[in-house]
Amino acid sequence: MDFPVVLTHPKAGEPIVSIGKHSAVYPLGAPANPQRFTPSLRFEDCAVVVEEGQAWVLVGTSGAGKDVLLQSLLGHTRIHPPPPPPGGLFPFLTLRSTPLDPHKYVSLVSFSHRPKFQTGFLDYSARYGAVWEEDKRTLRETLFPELVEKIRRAELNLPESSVEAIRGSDVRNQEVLLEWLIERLDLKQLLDLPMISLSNGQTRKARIVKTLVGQLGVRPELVLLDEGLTGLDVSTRKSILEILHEVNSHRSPRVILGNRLQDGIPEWASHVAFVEPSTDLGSSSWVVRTGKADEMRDRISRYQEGLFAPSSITSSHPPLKCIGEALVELKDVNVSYHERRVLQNTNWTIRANERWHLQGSNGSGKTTLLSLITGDHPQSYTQRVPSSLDLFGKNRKKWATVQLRKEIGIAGMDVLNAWPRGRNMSVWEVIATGFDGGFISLGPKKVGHGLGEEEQQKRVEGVDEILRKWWEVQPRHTEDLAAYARRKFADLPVGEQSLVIVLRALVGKPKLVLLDEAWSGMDAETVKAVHKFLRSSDALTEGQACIVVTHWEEEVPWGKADGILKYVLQDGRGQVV
Ligand SMILES: Nc1ncnc2c1ncn2[C@@H]1O[C@H](COP(=O)(O)OP(=O)(O)OP(=O)(O)O)[C@@H](O)[C@H]1O
Repeated sequence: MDFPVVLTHPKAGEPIVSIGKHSAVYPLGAPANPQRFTPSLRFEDCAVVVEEGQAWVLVGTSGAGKDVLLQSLLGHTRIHPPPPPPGGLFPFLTLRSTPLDPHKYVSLVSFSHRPKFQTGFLDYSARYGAVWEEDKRTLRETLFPELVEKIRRAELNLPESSVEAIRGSDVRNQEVLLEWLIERLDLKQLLDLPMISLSNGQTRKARIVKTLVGQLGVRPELVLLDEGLTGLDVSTRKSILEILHEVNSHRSPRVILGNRLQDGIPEWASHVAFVEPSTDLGSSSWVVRTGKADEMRDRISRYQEGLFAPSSITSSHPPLKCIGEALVELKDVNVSYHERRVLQNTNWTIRANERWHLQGSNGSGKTTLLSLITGDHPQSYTQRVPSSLDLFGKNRKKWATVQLRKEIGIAGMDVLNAWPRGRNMSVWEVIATGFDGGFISLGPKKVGHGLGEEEQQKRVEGVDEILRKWWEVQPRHTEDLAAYARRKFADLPVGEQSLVIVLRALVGKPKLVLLDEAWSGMDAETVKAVHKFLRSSDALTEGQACIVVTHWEEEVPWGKADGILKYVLQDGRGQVV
């Protein structure tokens, strides 16, 4: 389907973004005297001047310099000297005969942030069961609620001419773009599903669509898309990149993409701003270098060299030959929602010591399958002969779900998104909840309640030990371990939070460890260190099994030589390949 060319935004003669050479970025409220304050980011000997027709990609680490740069583009920092007048940061918006407000016409969609002040635990398992009335808002209503509502009202109460007026050209353009995106991203069959029931990847696609289309009557002029490729399967990544290329070329809207180092640079990029750690400003400062994409590719590839080379990681773990008893056995397992069948006659046996890579496109049922194994899915109870689900030697019905949480360590985006950050827990306390798989610190020593003195002591030592062992392989030592353990979890960059959630999954040495997109937001160096850790007997010991879910082959810590096994889901059916 071709891009509807009629949608092109008018061409602006002025630069899209303008930040002067040698500018520096400070947090809002930092003292006005720049000499006395270290900037968070500095534009080395370059400026960022995005011209009409160019395609820019910002490359850098999550939760660090790249975020500062993106925040600067949203006007959330102080740039010194300020972007040159009269156009300021966005000359293409301000130097028009009728200037446009950047707060309204520049939007960000970011997948590298988590809500900081959520106090309660978000029950991610809610989506597996019956959907409550208040959660029934469909994707269609969520994508464009004002439009759906307004047109509905118009159609009910107003004469045809008013309906036409509401469907004025701008709104009509938004509708056309929405239709085009829905078709390109294959979202049609999901439109009337409750938003809550969409898979992670499906939700991400929907959020990207929503940001590109904008609010009723306000088509964004510039969209910043941060880490929009994470959590998406290979073919969706390709489609998203093609779409971004097309919408940017037609200025409908203009797009600046924020990528992690490991995401690479799309071939259509014309320019790159690379955010590197500063060597002279201090550990928390960053330097931006810009250039034509071809020149910058070389510079970035030097950084990437060796970051993802599983074969170069030495393992202290013996090859995984001594496979053991069956931990999980699914026989002809099914999951369906009314007529929608998500898993069909699924068979899978997971044995002690095995390492699995669970694969499948977005929406293929991976999370559903794992939620059966964790006992979170209501249909884990309702499998009837000839279907059966056995967990750790017993039928699932014989397990209390809280007991299962002690047998299975889980890390991934669902846990990360659900975490009650407003509770102000420290890194140490978050890891300690892993023994029982809970989300709040319990007991006098914060390692669980109702435990004897000896068990409490053992758990305290367990948390100290996993932190100490991780500390031996972690790539950056900017503080001592004790200070790190006391840090507030919610204040850490998202990649560090992901890492703490991985340690939480490992601390209790559960029989099964599930790592579902567990590297979300981690920079390449940290991913490499976590791989090394997982391959060592410090992380996983004799008898434990591990399942890794990721859409990126490079993110699997084990290779063929280690005996990695693959389980692939396609159209609700699974097979070992
Ligand atoms: N309550 C529900 N009603 C209808 N469909 C549902 C419900 N819950 C989940 N689904 C559908 O089940 C399918 C499988 O979702 P699941 O989250 O297991 O996919 P996934 O393979 O983990 O995807 P991703 O890679 O995007 O995380 C999706 O198409 C989803 O829309």
